[in-house]
Amino acid sequence: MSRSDQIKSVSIEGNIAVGKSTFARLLQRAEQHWEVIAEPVSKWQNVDQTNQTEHHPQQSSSNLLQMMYHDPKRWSYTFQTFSCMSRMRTQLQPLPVRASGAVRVYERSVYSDRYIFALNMFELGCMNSTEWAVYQDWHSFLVEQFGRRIQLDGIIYLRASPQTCMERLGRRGRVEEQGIQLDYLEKLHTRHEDWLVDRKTRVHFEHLETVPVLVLDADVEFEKDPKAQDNLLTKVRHFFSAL
Ligand SMILES: Nc1ncnc2c1ncn2[C@@H]1O[C@H](COP(=O)(O)OP(=O)(O)OP(=O)(O)O)[C@@H](O)[C@H]1O
Ligand SMILES: Nc1nc(=O)c2ncn([C@H]3C[C@H](O)[C@@H](CO)O3)c2[nH]1
Repeated sequence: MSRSDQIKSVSIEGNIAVGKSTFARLLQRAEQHWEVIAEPVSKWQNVDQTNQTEHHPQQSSSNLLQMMYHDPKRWSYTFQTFSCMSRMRTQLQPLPVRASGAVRVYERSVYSDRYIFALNMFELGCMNSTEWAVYQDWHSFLVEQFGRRIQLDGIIYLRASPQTCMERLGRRGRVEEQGIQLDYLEKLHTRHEDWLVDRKTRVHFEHLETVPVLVLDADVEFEKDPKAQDNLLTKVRHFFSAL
């Protein structure tokens, strides 16, 4: 298969509640050959636990997202291990045979796991330097092992002010996120800007240094505005056709 026939992999990146899922739904409706893959949040909210004792197998689940927000020092490393592993699974899922021009669009990626969230948790002191070193070591090892299968051909960055995200987060009302302060969203915003706009975050994978990034203004209220939606879709089509 020539490179131009290959299915392209693109991730949608952006701050919490900026509108990634909403935008992903728009893409899914727009073209049949764009396959959108949601962030596996429900897996983080329901971590299966089967405690297999000899005579009494017990089934229960825990909400790791809640635990991480409630006690980030205790749970950040565990959370990043689990979130990254679930993203790897998602990015490695076998592909159905598709027409040429097909694009797989992931909500976030193993790269934002590391260069946005895990790095931020380390800088906030919620992961210590040993946990951060261990995370980075297995992250690099696995990403290198999977090679082309886990690489991205492009990134769409939904960019909005932290104030807009705070307002949308409040409106959405996800229970686990009730304690999130503007300050946290500002830090995550800076991480996105460093990585995807100023390109000053040090990345450890060659393809990521030059991966094309489409920056879209996500302050725009496009949800109920067909003209704004068309405008965004035109930019996306252009971007995909050049990958
Ligand atoms: N462009 C927009 N204009 C106005 N409201 C929006 C827009 N995009 C999303 N919203 C609203 O903001 C809230 C958060 O959107 P959404 O769940 O899509 O965010 P997200 O980026 O996927 O969140 P997360 O980071 O948690 O995965 C929802 O209530 C949604 O209806
Ligand atoms: N700590 C941390 N690390 C991650 O890799 C990560 N990815 C997403 N999230 C949080 C943001 C939303 O609340 C919610 C859904 O996106 O989960 C994360 N939190």
